[in-house]
Amino acid sequence: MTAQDAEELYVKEALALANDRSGHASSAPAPASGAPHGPEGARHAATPWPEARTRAERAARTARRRTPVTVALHDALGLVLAAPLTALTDLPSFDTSAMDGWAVAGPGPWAVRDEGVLAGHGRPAPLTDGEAAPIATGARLPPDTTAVLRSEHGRTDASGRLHATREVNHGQDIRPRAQECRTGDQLLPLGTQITPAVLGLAAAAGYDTVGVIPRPRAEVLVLGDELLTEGLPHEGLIRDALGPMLPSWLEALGAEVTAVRRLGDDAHALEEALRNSSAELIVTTGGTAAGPVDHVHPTLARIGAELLVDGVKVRPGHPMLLARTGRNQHLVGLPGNPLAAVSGLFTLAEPLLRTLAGRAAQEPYARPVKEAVHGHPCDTRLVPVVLRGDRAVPLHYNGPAMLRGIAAAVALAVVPPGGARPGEALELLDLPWATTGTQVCFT
Ligand SMILES: Nc1nc2c(c(=O)[nH]1)N[C@H]1C(S)=C(S)[C@@H](COP(=O)(O)OP(=O)(O)OC[C@H]3O[C@@H](n4cnc5c(N)ncnc54)[C@H](O)[C@@H]3O)O[C@H]1N2
Ligand code: MOO
Repeated sequence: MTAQDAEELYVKEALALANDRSGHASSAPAPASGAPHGPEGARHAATPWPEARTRAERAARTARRRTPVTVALHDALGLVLAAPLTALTDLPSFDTSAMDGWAVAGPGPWAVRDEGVLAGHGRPAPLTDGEAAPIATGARLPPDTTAVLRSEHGRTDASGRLHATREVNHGQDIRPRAQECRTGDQLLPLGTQITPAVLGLAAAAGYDTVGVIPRPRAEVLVLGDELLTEGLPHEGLIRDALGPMLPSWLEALGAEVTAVRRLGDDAHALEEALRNSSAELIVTTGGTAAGPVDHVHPTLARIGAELLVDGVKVRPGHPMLLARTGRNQHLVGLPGNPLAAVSGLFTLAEPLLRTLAGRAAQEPYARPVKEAVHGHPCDTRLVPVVLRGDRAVPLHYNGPAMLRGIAAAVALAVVPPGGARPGEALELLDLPWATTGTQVCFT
């Protein structure tokens, strides 16, 4: 069979499937894991929006156990601790001065030692009663220090003796050893996401590396013959808006994006890419509907993938799908319309990646909406919003093919079927921005 013959066969199969689907529309509901269906044919099987998210989360739980790895601290940002962070040292690990001034022993006035104590320098000699030593913040206290006198609270007289200008309390401005933790104390539980502050704490507590849950590997397959990667749209060709957008969003959601591949509308290339991918999550864009070159459903059927979600009762993005391949990989099929793809990303890819990456779900929160929001009669709507004070303001340009609204948004408002009245509280899904570390060279 020539490549052209094969292509024609695929197109015929796709059309036959599309016709099949319109036949199915009037028949009894089919399970989501049945034969692949297109968007309209699958309306009866479309999954309610909250259930679709639950299924994506559950699918990740049933995936193969992901083995923790050890990474250097500077590679750990955004990952999740695979074991509790326990202190490898007391913090502070020695008695230290909290202020610049003098370490003093007993009540004043004090005879001031010539030699001061600096942070990071050797062990100072003990103080005797009535003696003081100049000291810097963070320096080791000389043994037998009873308090630290701040530089602004002491004066020396003509004979060089140090006097306090206000009362000195025993132990003041001393950070005693183990004030924050003792060796072996649990500082953070397993499952904590590593923020910049966690990196700082881990370093302070003696860590060079940490055990983490690795990022799930994701591959993006961009489908569509009409897509340009540069220049102005012309002659029916348009710019690919998803290739530039999805990798950073997937990384912000916890993935490591291993490749972005543009496959055109080539069913063979798609099938090969699916069969050869070693990613844990494959994200396709476009080709989810029932057109003659919408190859996602027929290709999934061809490779024997199981459809876990086939269409979701959400606007935009209702043709989105979630499948599992025979090799226990997951595939999220995002619709080609760009805002519909974002809807699919936050409906299916977010719960799946979050669970694979071991991250906790965002604590649900709601805000009153500033004005009425039009709803779909039966489906959930996801609408880009900004926050003004405690109100969510819906943005215009929120059609399925538009990115102008979402580009200005901070969250997606979850609008229930039927819409929302002004002042009604709507759940918000925050839009995360990339959290991967930038490569900084320290000397
Ligand atoms: N008969 C039906 N047709 C369609 C239905 C339906 O239910 N029955 N659903 C519509 C809806 S809703 C959507 S959304 C789209 C989803 O279509 P596909 O996932 O098959 O996507 P394509 O047809 O490939 O593309 C749709 C649209 O998006 C543009 N596109 C695709 N990829 C990109 C990209 N990377 N960057 C920018 N724009 C992209 C593409 O040119 C099309 O204009 O199906 C409807 N049809
Ligand atoms: O997925 Mo579509 O966006 O509802 O036009």
